[in-house]
Amino acid sequence: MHSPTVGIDDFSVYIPQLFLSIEDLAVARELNYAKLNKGLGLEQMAVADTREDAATMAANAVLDLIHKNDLDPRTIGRIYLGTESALDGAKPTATYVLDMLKDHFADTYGGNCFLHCDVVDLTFACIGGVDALQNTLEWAAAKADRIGIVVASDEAKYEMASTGEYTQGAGAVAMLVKQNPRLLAIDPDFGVATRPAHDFFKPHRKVSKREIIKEVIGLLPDVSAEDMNLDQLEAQLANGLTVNGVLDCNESHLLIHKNTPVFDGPYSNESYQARIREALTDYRRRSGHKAGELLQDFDYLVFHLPYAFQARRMFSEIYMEELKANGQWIDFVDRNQLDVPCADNYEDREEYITKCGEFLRLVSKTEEYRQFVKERIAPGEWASSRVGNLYAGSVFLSLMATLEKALHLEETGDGKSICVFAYGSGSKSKVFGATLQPEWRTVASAFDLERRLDNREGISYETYEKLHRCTAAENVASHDEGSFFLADIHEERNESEGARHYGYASARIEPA
Ligand SMILES: CC(C)(COP(=O)([O-])OP(=O)([O-])OC[C@H]1O[C@@H](n2cnc3c(N)ncnc32)[C@H](O)[C@@H]1OP(=O)([O-])[O-])[C@@H](O)C(=O)NCCC(=O)NCCSC(=O)C[C@@](C)(O)CC(=O)[O-]
Repeated sequence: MHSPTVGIDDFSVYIPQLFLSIEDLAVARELNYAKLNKGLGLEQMAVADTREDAATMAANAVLDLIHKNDLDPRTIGRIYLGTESALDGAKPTATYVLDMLKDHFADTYGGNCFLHCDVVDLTFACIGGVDALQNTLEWAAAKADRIGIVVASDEAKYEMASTGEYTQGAGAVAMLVKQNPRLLAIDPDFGVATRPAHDFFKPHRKVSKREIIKEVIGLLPDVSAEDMNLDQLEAQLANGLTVNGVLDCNESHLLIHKNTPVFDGPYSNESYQARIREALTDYRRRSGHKAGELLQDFDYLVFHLPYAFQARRMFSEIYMEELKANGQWIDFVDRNQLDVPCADNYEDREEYITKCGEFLRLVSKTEEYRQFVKERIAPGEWASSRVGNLYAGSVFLSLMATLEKALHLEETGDGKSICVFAYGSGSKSKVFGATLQPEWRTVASAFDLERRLDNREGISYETYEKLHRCTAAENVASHDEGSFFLADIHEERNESEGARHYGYASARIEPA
C-alpha cells in the first residue's frame, strides 16, 4: 500500500524578549570568554522574564503558528507538548497552553473551540518534542485531513556559577504536522537508542525536617543548633493528622523539585556521543541506508544543540567511522599526518581510551573536518549561539536555522535532505531523515528567525541575576505586548493552591 507523505508544514518560534551577552556573564564569573565563544560557540543566552514560563512560551509559539496559517482551532486534532519544565506533577502543562488559546479564540470561534483537541505532555529531557513529533506523524499518516501541532517549550536553567550556566536559554518551537506538508517530508523510519543513565536529571530532592530546622537555627544570632533539642522540635511538627504549614506536614521530610538539574557535564557528553552513534546504526538497519554513505545521502546534518558547537565536537567519531566504512580512512590519515593510537602500545586501558579521545579531537581540528562542519553542520548553529539551550526545542531551532540559512544558498533546492540527530539525557537518541518540499522557500522565508533575534533587548548582568534568583516582581522587558503572560499563582493553602492564571497583553497600536 502506498503510504502518504507526512511531515512538517510550517514552524513558529517564540524566544523571550530578553537576552544576556555571554561576554557579560564571563566577566561576572571571571571565565575565559574566548573559551565560551570560540570553544563552545556561545554569544548570547535568552532569559525568560518574570511572567514567562514553559506554558506562556508554548502558547505564544502556537498562537503565531495558528495566525500564520489561518487555522480554525476547531480543526486542530491535537496539541502535543514536549517539555522538561513541567509546571505540575499531574496536570499537563499543555492544559495551561490550551486554556490560554481557548480564551484567546473564544470570541471568534466559541468557548468550546478546543473541546475536541487532544493535548498531553511528553517528557524525556531534550527529546520529548521529537517523541511528540514521531507520535503525531504516525497519527497524521493514518487519515488525510488530520492536523496536529507539536510544540517544544522549556526554560533551560542551571545553578549560578555551574558549568551549565553559560549554556542556559529559553524558548519554544511549534510545528504544524500534516499530510502533504509544504516544508519537510519526514521519513517514517526513526532510529532509536535508549540506555538508562544519570547524566542529567531533575530528581525530587529529599530534605529532612531536621535539616531545615538546623539551617533556620543557624540563621539566628547567638543560637546554635547544638543548644536546641532537635528531637523535640521535630516531634512538635508531627502532631495529629492535619497539615498546618510547610513543615507541619505528615511526612518526616519534604520533597523539593528544582528546575535546575543535577548533572555531570563530561558524562553527558559521552552519553550524547554514544547514543547518537547507536541511534544512527539503528536508523540504517531500519531504513536501508548504508554505513559510509551518510554524506552522499544527506545534504545537512541537524542536531540537538545544548550549546552551539556540541555537534561539531561530538560528531568526529561518526565522521571517522564513515571514512572507515567507505574506504577513505587510510588516505585521510596520511593526508593529515595523523598518528592513530594502537591498543597494543598501551598496557593501561584507561590511558589508551584517553589517547583515543585526544585523537578524535585532532581529527576535529583537521582542515577537511572544518570544511565538512562549515557545509553540513554550521548552518544549524547560528541561532543556538544567540539563544542558548532550549532543551526540547533546541533540535527544532537548529532545523529552522538550517533552513533560514539555506534560503541564501542558491544550490539548496527542493529534494535536498537532512539527517536529524536528537538527544535527551537520561538517555535516548533518535535519528531520522527529512526532505525539503517544493514550497519550502516560501514557508522558510516567513520564519523571520534572525530578525526576531535582532529585535530583542539586552539586559545587564545585575538584572539577569535578579531574574535568576526570582526576585524581580514584574516583567523586565520594556516591550511585551502581543503575548501571553503568567498573571498569578494561587497562594492560599486551599483547594486551589498552586493553580496558575494567565493573561494576554494586546499589542499596542502605535498612532499613525
Ligand atoms: C558541556 C560542558 C561539559 C562543556 O564543558 P566545559 O568545561 O565548559 O568545556 P570543555 O573544556 O569541555 O571544552 C571547551 C572547548 O573550548 C576550547 N577552548 C578552551 N579555551 C579556549 C580559548 N581560549 N580559545 C578557543 N577555544 C578554547 C577547548 O579547546 C574545548 O574545545 P575542543 O577543543 O574540545 O573542541 C559544560 O558546559 C556542561 O557541563 N554543560 C551542561 C551539560 C551539557 O550541556 N551537556 C551536553 C550533552 S547532554 C545534552 O545535550 C542534554 C541536555 C544538557 O541538553 C539536557 C537534556 O537532555 O534535557
